Amino acid sequence: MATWGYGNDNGPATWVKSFPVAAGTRQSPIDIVPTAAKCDTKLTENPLTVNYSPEPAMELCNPGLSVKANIKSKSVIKGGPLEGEYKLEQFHLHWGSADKQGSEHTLNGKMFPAELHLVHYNATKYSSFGEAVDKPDGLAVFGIFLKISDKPHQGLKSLTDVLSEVQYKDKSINIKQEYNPVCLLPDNINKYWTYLGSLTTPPLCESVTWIVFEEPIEVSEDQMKAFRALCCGECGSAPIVDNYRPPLPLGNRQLRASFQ
Ligand SMILES: NS(=O)(=O)c1ccc2oc(=S)[nH]c2c1
Ligand SMILES: [Zn+2]
Repeated sequence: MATWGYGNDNGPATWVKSFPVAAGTRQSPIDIVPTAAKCDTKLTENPLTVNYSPEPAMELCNPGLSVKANIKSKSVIKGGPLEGEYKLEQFHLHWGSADKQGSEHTLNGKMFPAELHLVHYNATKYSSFGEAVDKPDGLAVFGIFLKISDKPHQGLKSLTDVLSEVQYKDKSINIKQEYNPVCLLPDNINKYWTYLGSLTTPPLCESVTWIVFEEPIEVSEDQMKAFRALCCGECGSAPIVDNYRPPLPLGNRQLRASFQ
């Protein structure tokens, strides 16, 4: 059974064969057109709140198509478009082979070099990520654009400095220093777009309330090079690059904005 990926033979255009929901009506990512978004004051009446805690020994792993940090501590979000409390499960990234591409969501058709996803599950209604992953109100994912600057991102530096230790598939390490994922969020989390969508990788479940922040976080070119040095398999395998799904039609979904 051919496993899905981002190549010509197993990439996004082929996923519908094994995952028919790929042709569904609430798929992600989408192109975000700010002028088409409806400013919804309900989003600000009940502001999005983030209550993240420090991770004592955060596990960083290379599952083969991205790099992922698994969260054990109680880090939760609520408010904004969300009903109930959502618990942080993991975060990971998508990036390009060059700065001109890499993000999954686009902004007026523009791709960013990378996009960070912080994945939460509805802990009010479900007892685990696994139970929540295929429920329409199961997940909430923060989408954060990365843009290039001459300074490295300090919060990401604790991770990019050790990526060489998870260069190959199925490698994992523990980040020694205590790590609070709140350092990954942009300064202003009150300006975001939100819509009902899906996982952007198989099984593509239509279970995600997406919250995409307007403010990108800034990373250095060297940090991007560190992501691009990760390998899909063992020593000598291809680098993990262009692990992004291109945007899908918004269809008759409403894109809401938390700001004017
Ligand atoms: N890229 S993403 O939409 O944030 C996302 C988040 C969680 C996931 O769990 C599985 S399985 N695939 C996933 C994709
Ligand atoms: Zn993702």
